[in-house]
Amino acid sequence: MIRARDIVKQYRDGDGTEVRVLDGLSLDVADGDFVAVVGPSGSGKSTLLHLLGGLDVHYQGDVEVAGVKLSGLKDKELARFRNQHVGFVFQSFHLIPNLSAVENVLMPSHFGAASPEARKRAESLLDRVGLLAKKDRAPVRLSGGERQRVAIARALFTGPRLLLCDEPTGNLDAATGAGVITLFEELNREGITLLAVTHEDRMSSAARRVLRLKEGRLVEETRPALAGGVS
Ligand SMILES: Nc1ncnc2c1ncn2[C@@H]1O[C@H](COP(=O)(O)OP(=O)(O)OP(=O)(O)O)[C@@H](O)[C@H]1O
Repeated sequence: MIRARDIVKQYRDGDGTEVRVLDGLSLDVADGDFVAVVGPSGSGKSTLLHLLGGLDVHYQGDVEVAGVKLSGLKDKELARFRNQHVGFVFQSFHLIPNLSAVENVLMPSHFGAASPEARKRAESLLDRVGLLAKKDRAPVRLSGGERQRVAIARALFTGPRLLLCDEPTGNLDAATGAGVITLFEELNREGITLLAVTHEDRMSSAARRVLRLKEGRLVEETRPALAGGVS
């Protein structure tokens, strides 16, 4: 699903010096995997997510996602790539406040009136995330966890096989965050590939693999075998 090779990404600092955030990073994510990327603040997690999602193409190295080589694509081709292959989920939901839940889910489909088919699909996705009964509510009348579920339904609208998530439980309390993580686990069992950057242990312990961003590269975390046995 994802193949990144020898990625170097640098930013220019306020005083003009180059800061190298990603430094020879490579990454492989198989179809159907669930990967958490962890690392301290400023280590480059969001930067990496932007490159993988085709939001930023100013780097050295190669990124291929869902069979599409991103380096060198023009803006229009990148937009098509994102629309076909990737759903984004952000920490702060990014819902449009004056649209209802179902209208937010419909956002990727149209600029104008939505077709009855599109509306049906949006409703079935809201049903999938447990929110059909609240489809006409504005985001302000939904809890944080419910807003994130609407955002996840919207991310799934175009039928992507990959969700890229930036701190998706970062604004949620423990219980609500746990519900959203359960939803991610279900989606992953249904075949969606997930890559989430996160500070949260709960999120990374739900993932199949945990990669730590360290000095501009990814290092696979080894996890202790799950404790089992007799109690
Ligand atoms: N547009 C930019 N211009 C200059 N420097 C930038 C820019 N975007 C990010 N940086 C710098 O690159 C580094 C990595 O930022 P990034 O947002 O990827 O880190 P992060 O690991 O996601 O951090 P956090 O966990 O706090 O969100 C930081 O030092 C940041 O200041």
